[in-house]
Amino acid sequence: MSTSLTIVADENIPLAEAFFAELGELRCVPGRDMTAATVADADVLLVRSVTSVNQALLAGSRVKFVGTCTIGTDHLDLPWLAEAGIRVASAPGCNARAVVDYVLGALLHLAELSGDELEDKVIGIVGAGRVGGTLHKVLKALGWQVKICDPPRAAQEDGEFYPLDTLIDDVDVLCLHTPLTREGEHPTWHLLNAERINKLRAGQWLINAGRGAVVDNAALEARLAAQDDLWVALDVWENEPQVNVALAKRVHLATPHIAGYSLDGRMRGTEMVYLALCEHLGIEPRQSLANVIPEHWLKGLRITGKAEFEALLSTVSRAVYDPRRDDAAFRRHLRLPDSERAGAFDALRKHYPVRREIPGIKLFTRQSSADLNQLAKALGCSVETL
Ligand SMILES: NC(=O)c1ccc[n+]([C@@H]2O[C@H](COP(=O)([O-])OP(=O)(O)OC[C@H]3O[C@@H](n4cnc5c(N)ncnc54)[C@H](O)[C@@H]3O)[C@@H](O)[C@H]2O)c1
Ligand SMILES: O=C(O)[C@H](O)[C@H](O)COP(=O)(O)O
Repeated sequence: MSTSLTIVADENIPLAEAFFAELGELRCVPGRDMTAATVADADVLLVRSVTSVNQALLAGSRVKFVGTCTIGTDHLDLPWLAEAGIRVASAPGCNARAVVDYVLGALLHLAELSGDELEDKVIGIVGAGRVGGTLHKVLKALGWQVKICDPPRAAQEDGEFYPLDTLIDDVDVLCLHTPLTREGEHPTWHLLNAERINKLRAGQWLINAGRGAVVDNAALEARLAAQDDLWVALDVWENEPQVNVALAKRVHLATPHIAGYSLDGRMRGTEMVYLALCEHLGIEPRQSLANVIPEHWLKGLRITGKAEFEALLSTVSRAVYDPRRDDAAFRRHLRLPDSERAGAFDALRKHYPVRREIPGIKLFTRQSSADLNQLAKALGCSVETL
């Protein structure tokens, strides 16, 4: 198909060529460097989370469709885009499963470091949408205790929801999965402020894979400097790509905003925006992710003997993805001079190694067991008896 559309896209959108080149003239540019001049002649703008899309970027352009190949939309000025009549599409849930795989890896790592058993922990999920809700299902299916805080959902549905401060008092592990919002009834900017951070109990675990500014990073750094008594995993940071280095050095798992970076999740994001653009243009989609996504490099694992439940979980989860790899790369980047660090943060993300997701892996065994079946079901894997 040839049209006169000009499509400007972030160069880090995977499969941009495969999905969008047939829809018009595709120009891929670095997302952080997009300016009004870059997009002046564009009809369609495709971004990731690093581009602020607002009046300053688009007022002088003819852009009528903005697609973000991400779950988060905090980089988009949605009220202005609506007022300007610009159609917006995002990719809800595209990498939710990847974040769940990251959280499993983070939990396993913090359990090893602290010497605590995961099955003894009460895990609190703050923000139980596509990511937090999927995490809730997986953790419950693993047999663990989970409590949820989600005031917007609590206002609309029946169910067991807890206020954040109750959750902070009650749980052993806090997992943050809210969007970043500054307005509305339940804003999340600095939801974990100094007061709440200082209320965290010695030995409590904190995992943030939502957005960096949901936690007051300076306050968390101050708490850890004064009392080094929490177990912390941070995937997201205030003011990325600049990171609070003192905080990063104090936490136990530090990664460069890659919790959602499975190949599957990133490519799903592209496909979802492609489908939305086709609908906007009134054309039949001709490309599909199933045609272009590479085969999973790990078909299955052969389990040859009996093992403890957590050891089995750790084997399966880490065979597919182990966030300690990303932590090691992130810590190397922390040693760089200030002037190079922000670029290196972006480079870690741009050149992220291929990572796939846990569901679909086959667990081969001579003798299945209740533990293995439960684990497989919880993780979305299947058991095949040899
Ligand atoms: N680290 C990563 O790589 C990564 C990957 C994907 C998503 N994210 C972030 O995670 C966020 C959540 O993703 P999702 O797909 O679950 O979004 P979602 O919209 O499906 O769910 C968000 C949930 O948070 C709840 N919520 C809103 N304000 C809240 C508050 N003040 N307290 C508690 N709960 C609140 C909402 O009611 C909703 O249920 C995204 O907006 C994005 O910023 C990060
Ligand atoms: O919101 C999302 O989907 C995730 O945070 C996603 O991983 C962001 O990736 P980025 O756009 O920063 O490459």
